[in-house]
Amino acid sequence: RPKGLPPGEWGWPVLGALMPSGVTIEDHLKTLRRKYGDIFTRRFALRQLKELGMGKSSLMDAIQYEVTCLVDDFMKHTGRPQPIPMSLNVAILNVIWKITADIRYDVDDRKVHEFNDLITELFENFQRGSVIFDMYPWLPSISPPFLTKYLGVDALLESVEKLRVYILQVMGEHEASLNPDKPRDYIDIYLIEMKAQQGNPESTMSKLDLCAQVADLFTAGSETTNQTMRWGLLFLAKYPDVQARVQQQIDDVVPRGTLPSLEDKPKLTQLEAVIHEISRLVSLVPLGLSHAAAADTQLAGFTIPKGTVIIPNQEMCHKEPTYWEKPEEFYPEHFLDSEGKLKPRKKNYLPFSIGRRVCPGEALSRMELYLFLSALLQNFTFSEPEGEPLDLKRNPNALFFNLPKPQNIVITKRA
Ligand code: HEM
Repeated sequence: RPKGLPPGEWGWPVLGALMPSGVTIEDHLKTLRRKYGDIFTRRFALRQLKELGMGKSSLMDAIQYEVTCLVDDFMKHTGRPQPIPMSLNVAILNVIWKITADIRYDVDDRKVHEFNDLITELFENFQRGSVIFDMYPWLPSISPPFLTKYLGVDALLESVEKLRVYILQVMGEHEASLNPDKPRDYIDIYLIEMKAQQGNPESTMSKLDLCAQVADLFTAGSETTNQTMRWGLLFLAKYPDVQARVQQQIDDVVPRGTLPSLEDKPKLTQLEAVIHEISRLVSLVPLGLSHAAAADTQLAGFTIPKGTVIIPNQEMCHKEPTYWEKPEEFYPEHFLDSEGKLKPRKKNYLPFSIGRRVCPGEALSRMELYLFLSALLQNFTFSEPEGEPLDLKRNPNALFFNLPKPQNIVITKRA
């Protein structure tokens, strides 16, 4: 928090970097469009994704199917220290495949493992340092080649290209089997609308844009949810008392043999508080995406000139002692009142950011975190391997995201 700014109540400390004179945000966006295709056409996408059930109960059946497969796979991994199974990645990818392309892969399908490797590689290359160029858009023009290489820019562009080829192929298959009266998924809906918009000079719809949107959903929506789940399992293993409280409530509310559903969610306050507290404490996306001031702006007595890059510091809002009783500790009570009911969320709790560009996947991600974690905790107990204490410090090799260190955990089937 720069000196003189009020605490995280309004939540947007500025780490701004001015564009060098002569380079406008419009120029920068044009360069990005030339490189990556059009930017996310957010309003159309949000409306259609909602129709397809993103974050709504109509998607629950598909997610519940993934939950069942996940529980079955975790059964095969019980009783010995080992990394959190890869089936978790597959389940989360399958949810996005369902929405975008009505595809589902089995956990042992080689194709989904290759795709998972591609997404992890892309995420890794992005967060290794390329993101710095997003924060300081003028940096590439003065960056020596060794720095660009070190920050993984070439590797990132290579991964983006591989993802683009993959998605274009799926889009091609969709086009060949498209029935305009029966759209199956987001790709179909977009292709139908794109055709309807043909000849409209205002339209920004194109195959390249669709490809970029689908890629955005995978890159923004899979590793984020996956890594939050991983943090969750590690924290619950490290804090067995908290885990036991969550399990007790699940057992009180949901009959054994029945998976927890969205209807049970309001009663499972212990789990909800744990999910909130994990996203607060780990602040997976500590600094949000880069934005820019569209006009000269006054904020808390500071002048922010048009064109300043603005980077919200969500983690600082999550660790602000004025707002959190135990800012550095795992304390689900931050979100619970004395009767165990959920407290209203504080305004500086911002894991998905805030405002017009708030994460569009928040509802979906919260639904997945709840459905996956509740079913896993109903069926298993997670614990620290003997002699191998869990290390809950962030992985120092991850520069941009707060990711857990890879480590073993013990999964035990509940009686
Ligand atoms: C725990 C999981 C997740 C976290 C912590 C998270 C967090 C965030 C944050 C902080 C932003 C930046 C918002 C801003 O620019 O101010 C963002 C943007 C975005 N997220 Fe998420 N996200 C998660 C899951 C998802 C999911 C499941 C999807 C979709 C399937 C998704 C899609 C996106 C997209 C497309 C953007 C860019 C939006 C835009 O620029 O208008 N995210 N997310």
